[in-house]
Amino acid sequence: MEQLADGCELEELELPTVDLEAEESRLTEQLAAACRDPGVFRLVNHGVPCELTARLFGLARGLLELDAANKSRLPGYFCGTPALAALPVKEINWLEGLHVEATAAHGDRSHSSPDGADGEADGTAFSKFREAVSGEYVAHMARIARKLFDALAAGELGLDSEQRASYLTERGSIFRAYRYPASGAGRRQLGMEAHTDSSVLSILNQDMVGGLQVFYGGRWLAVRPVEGAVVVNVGDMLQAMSGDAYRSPEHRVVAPGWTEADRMSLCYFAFPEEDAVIVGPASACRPEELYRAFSYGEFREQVQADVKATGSKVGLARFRLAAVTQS
Ligand SMILES: O=C(O)CCC(=O)C(=O)O
Ligand SMILES: [Fe+2]
Repeated sequence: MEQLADGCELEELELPTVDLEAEESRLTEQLAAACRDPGVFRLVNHGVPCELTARLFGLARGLLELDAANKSRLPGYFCGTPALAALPVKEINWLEGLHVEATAAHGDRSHSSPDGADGEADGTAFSKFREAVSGEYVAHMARIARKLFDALAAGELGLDSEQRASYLTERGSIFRAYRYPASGAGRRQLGMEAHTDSSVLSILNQDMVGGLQVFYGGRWLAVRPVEGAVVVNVGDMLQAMSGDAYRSPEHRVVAPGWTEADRMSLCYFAFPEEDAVIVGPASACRPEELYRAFSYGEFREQVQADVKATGSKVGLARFRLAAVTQS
């Protein structure tokens, strides 16, 4: 098995810091530079109250620490890679979590209580969790994603108003709370296998345990958690929209083997409208077209088909124009 350096041994990736409250031209400049290289950055002054983050971590932890029979009945509970749970993935991921879709976040009764089967106390805890996610946290994430995306769109991406609206939609966003159980002293275990995100932007709030790694400069480097900052990464859709000027970085999570503590993270993924046709920038970032026009819906179906057939996501390479691939 591949040698997995743990959180302490691994060299750190120096992440750029972007200040969400910076003056507009400064924000655009910082952001575009970070999206180009390394495609992942720390965001500060993001306006998410620490109290909300701490409460949500606490609620998610409480639910994920229930015994297996009870937590497995919670709506949105998964064990292993969430999007791929039913598919024959190559790697077994050492994680579990709760998945919430923004479309289901408002007024979906099947998600409003865990069916009574878990008992009143857990039902209440689950309702509080749902309320904190849908009522507060997702709204902050959507606000942040919109501000970041609009800064890029108005800058070098040069998107028109229709594209700005359809290339990022709150409706299609996904929230997940993850728990990566400590894998036992000295054991090296992947919590989440190497991948790129299919999103436009992903916003991660990790606790202080560590374990997130990014493939950069031909090797895996650690992303050190910093209190109060969230980590934002470019997803495949933004890479395509930028004609590869921005980088959707390959990343993975190593389950904690260096500490007794489990790792928790709260992740938000922003997507385009299902049927919005993604085209690269007219001229600003790169002159030629790199990808054939495709919709996010088409991309997702292709990812699922590839995983089913081979156990792995192929991703953007599937949509690359042949002439460009050969050059
Ligand atoms: O848990 C994390 O910090 C990262 C999770 C992740 O990369 C993903 O869900 O795509
Ligand atoms: Fe990811």
